[in-house]
Amino acid sequence: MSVTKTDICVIGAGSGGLSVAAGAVQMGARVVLIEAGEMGGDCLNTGCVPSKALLHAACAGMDWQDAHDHVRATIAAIAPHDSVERFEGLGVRVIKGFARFTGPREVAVNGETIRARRIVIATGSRPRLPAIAGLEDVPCLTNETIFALAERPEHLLILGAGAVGLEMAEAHRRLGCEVTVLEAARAMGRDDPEAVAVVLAALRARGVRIEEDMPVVRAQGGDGRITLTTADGARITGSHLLVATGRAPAIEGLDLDKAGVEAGSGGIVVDTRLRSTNRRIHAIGDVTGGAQFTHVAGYQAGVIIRAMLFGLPAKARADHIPHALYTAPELAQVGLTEAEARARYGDGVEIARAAFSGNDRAVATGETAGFLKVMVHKGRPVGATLVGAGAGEQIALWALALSGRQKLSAIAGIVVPYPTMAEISKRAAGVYFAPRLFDNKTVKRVVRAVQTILP
Ligand SMILES: Cc1cc2nc3c(=O)[nH]c(=O)nc-3n(C[C@H](O)[C@H](O)[C@H](O)COP(=O)(O)OP(=O)(O)OC[C@H]3O[C@@H](n4cnc5c(N)ncnc54)[C@H](O)[C@@H]3O)c2cc1C
Ligand SMILES: NC(=O)c1ccc[n+]([C@@H]2O[C@H](COP(=O)([O-])OP(=O)(O)OC[C@H]3O[C@@H](n4cnc5c(N)ncnc54)[C@H](O)[C@@H]3O)[C@@H](O)[C@H]2O)c1
Repeated sequence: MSVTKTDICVIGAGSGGLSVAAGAVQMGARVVLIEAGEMGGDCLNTGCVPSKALLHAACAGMDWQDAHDHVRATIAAIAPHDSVERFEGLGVRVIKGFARFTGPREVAVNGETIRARRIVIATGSRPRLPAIAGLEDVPCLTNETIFALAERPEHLLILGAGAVGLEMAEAHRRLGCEVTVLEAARAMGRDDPEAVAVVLAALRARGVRIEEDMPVVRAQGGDGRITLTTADGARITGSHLLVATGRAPAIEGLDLDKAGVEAGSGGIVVDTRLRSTNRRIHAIGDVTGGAQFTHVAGYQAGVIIRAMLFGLPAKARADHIPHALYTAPELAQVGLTEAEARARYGDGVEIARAAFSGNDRAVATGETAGFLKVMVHKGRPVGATLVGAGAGEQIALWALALSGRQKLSAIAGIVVPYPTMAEISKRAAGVYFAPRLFDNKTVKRVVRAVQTILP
C-alpha cells in the first residue's frame, strides 16, 4: 500500500471540508481532500441549494418541470466553485473514494494510506428514519431523493415539521401538490413559538395541513398510495411520503475506534476547540451533531484552520450564530430566544418589539405579517427573533451586533433608508429607548431649565 505524507487530510468535501481545504492550502499547508460522493456535499447537491432554488421557482409561479430545470441549473451554476478542478487548481490533492481510519494519524482510501499531521472529519449527516412500524417497507422520499422526483406528487405527506419539512411543504404546495405535515411534537420546536405561529398560519392559509403533537405509529402502502396511522387511530393517505425527522451523523464505516475518536448518538464528541478525543483529529459540521447549517460548518472551518496552521487555541462560539427558515414569511433567529433569555436573565431581560404592520415599506408591498423582537440585557442585545418578509437577510444586522457584543444604542444610532424593511430594526431599538427618553422626569426638567436660559 503506497503511503502519502501530508500536513492536513480532510475527509468530506462538503461545506465544512471544502472551507478547510481551500483556506489551508492557500495559506501554505499541504492538503489532501477525500470525497466519497459528490463534491459540495449535502448543501450543494441535496440540501440548501436545491431547496432554495425550488422555493424560489415555486414562489415565482413556475410549473413542476420549469421549477426542477431551475433546480438543476442552479446546482450546475454553483458546482464549479466546489469542483475537483477548482480545488486541484488551488493545490489540493483531491481523492475520490471512501476514507476509513487505519490508525491515530492514518487514513486509507482506494488502497493508499494518507499519513497526516492533522486530520479533519467533515463527513456530514444523513437523513434519520424514525422507528415507525412498516416504514421500512414503504417507498419514502428524503432530501436525497425529493429533488429528483420526475412527477408532481398529488398529495405529499411529510413526517416532521422542522426546517426541511416546512420548506418542502411551502415549495410543494405552491407547485400544486396537496400537502399534509405530521409532527410528533411541536413544529420548529427550538424556535420562538410566537414566531413559528406566524409561519404556520401563512402555510395553513395557503392550504397546507399541519398537525402538531401527532405521532405516527404505522406506515403502509406502496407506490402512489401510502397510509399513515397516528397514535389516536386516524388514518391519512397520500401519494408520496417525505421523511424529514432529523439527521444522523455520517460515521458508519469510518472505523473511528482505530483512531481513538469517540462518537455518541449525536455525533463525534468535540471540545470547544473542535478537537475530538484524539487531539490531532478535528471534527466540524453536521457530523458533530451541533447546529446543522452550512454557515456553521464554514465558521468552524475557520476556527480549526487557526489552530492547525498557527497553533492558536481558537475556540468556537455559538452565541452569535444565526439561522433562517426560508418559508414565506421567513423566520430568523440569532442568540437567545425570549424563553432562553428569560431562563438565563430572569427579570433582567427586556423585550423590544416592532411589527411589520408598522413598517411603511411592508404596508406598501402588502407584507405586513410578522415582527421583530429583541432580547436586551443591560443595554445589549442577547438575542433577536425576526419573522417576516426577508427575515433571513435582515438577521445579519443582529448577527453583527451580537458578534461584536455591541450595545443596542449602536442600532438606534444607525440611519436607514426610508422606506425599507430594515427600518424595523431601528424601530425596535427606538422602542427600547423611547420610555427612557420620553417618560423621564429628569430629561423633562433639564429641557425646561435649558429652555428658560437659551436665547
Ligand atoms: C433539505 C436541506 C436543506 C438545507 N438548507 C440549508 C440552508 O438553507 N442553510 C443552511 O445553512 N443549511 C441548510 N441545510 C444544512 C446543510 O446542508 C448542512 O448543515 C451542511 O451541508 C453540512 O456541511 P458538512 O460539511 O458538515 O457536511 P456535508 O455537506 O454533508 O458534506 C459531507 C461530505 O462528506 C462525504 N463523506 C462522508 N463520509 C465520507 C467518507 N468516509 N469518506 C469520504 N467522504 C465522505 C459526503 O459524501 C459529503 O460529500 C440543509 C439541509 C437539508 C437536508
Ligand atoms: N433553512 C435552513 O437553514 C435549513 C433548511 C433545512 C434543513 N436545515 C438543517 O437540516 C437539519 C435537518 O432538518 P430536519 O427538518 O430534518 O430536522 P429538524 O431536527 O429540524 O426537524 C425534525 C422534526 O421532526 C420531528 N420528528 C422527529 N421524529 C418524528 C416522527 N417520528 N414523526 C413526526 N415528526 C418527528 C421533530 O420533532 C422535529 O420537529 C436541521 O437541523 C437544520 O439545521 C436547515
